[in-house]
Amino acid sequence: MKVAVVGAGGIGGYFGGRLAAAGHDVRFVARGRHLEALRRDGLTVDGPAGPGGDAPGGFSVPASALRATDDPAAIGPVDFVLLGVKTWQLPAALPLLKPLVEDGTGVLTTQNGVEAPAEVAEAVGRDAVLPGSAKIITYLSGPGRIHHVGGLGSLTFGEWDDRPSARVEALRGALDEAGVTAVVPKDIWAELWSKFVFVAAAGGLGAVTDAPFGAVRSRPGTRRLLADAMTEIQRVARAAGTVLPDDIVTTTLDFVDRQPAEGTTSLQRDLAAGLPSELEAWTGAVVRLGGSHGVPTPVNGFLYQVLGLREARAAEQRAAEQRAAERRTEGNAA
Ligand SMILES: NC(=O)C1=CN([C@@H]2O[C@H](COP(=O)(O)OP(=O)(O)OC[C@H]3O[C@@H](n4cnc5c(N)ncnc54)[C@H](OP(=O)(O)O)[C@@H]3O)[C@@H](O)[C@H]2O)C=CC1
Ligand SMILES: CC(C)(CO)C(=O)C(=O)O
Repeated sequence: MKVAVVGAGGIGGYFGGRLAAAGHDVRFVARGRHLEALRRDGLTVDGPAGPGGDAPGGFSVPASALRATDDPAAIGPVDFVLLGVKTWQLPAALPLLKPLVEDGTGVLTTQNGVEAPAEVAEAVGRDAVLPGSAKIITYLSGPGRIHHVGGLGSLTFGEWDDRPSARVEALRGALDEAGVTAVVPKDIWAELWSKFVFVAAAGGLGAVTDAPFGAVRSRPGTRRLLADAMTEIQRVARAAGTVLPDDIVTTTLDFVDRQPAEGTTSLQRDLAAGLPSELEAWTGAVVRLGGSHGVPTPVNGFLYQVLGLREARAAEQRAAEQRAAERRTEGNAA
């Protein structure tokens, strides 16, 4: 099985690394210092990442066995692409897929939210896309290094229309052998929306309050807002054609209750750090899709406006810092 990982960060690096460590032909498309480190030192994953899921330890792929490049044309067509870039990085990354995709290639999306599969389908055609969802917590801890915080380490995916297929079974088998729990559900869209109920609601509330799961869930007022934000997403899902279980809000709140008290989402962490975030694909998508289907989303609408302002100000700040750095460079050169 030949696999290309486009976006070898927390998700792409972890799951691609698992497949590579299991002996599959995995090519990593990366850039900058991360690419240099992958070529020089290989990939190191630390954390509770043993094949048993929660066993202490990690794994590594030595440089001699790791094939990394910034040029997908040098890789050519593959059986699967594991697409691990952030949602806001998709437009720039999609052209990289062209040389990797031929008839039969499966492009597995892992992005949070419900819109990435359609965005990818615009570039490679719907037949190529395997909508997917990752259940794990990982992040890049440095060039060539990934930290696995915890979580099952599972990938859920399927064909766009949920039909059984040989390629889905082949990928499931390869992931299982590599120590990754691979789940092929009856309804992949219900899976994507179910996770969205959790991440978008908890991400938006956590980011706006700057509080971890434990604080948000235990204060009656914010717990109610969390439930209301989830209910709005359930209604948007129904209007968009995906009927989630009636008790989805209760089961998702139970799930929030089982998360570590200090846990946060990547949306919250990125916004707090003044970095580009997936706000548009999370809370923004709830509001946008709600608007197009006539479903009111007042809680998510409030979160989106407040967080949108914060993100816009952070972008201005980054641009000002960039201009200042360029002026310094010009000054030094003169
Ligand atoms: N991490 C997690 O625990 C989970 C993440 N997800 C979802 O998975 C997706 C990926 O998240 P995550 O892995 O955390 O993100 P990361 O930022 O860790 O990884 C993205 C990687 O893609 C690289 N990249 C982006 N554009 C390009 C490009 N044009 N060429 C080459 N490399 C590129 C980035 O490089 P650079 O740094 O240079 O930009 C980075 O290494 C998100 O949508 C997220 O919501 C879902 C579940 C859990
Ligand atoms: C909350 C978490 C880790 C769940 O997998 C997530 O998807 C994110 O923070 O982006």
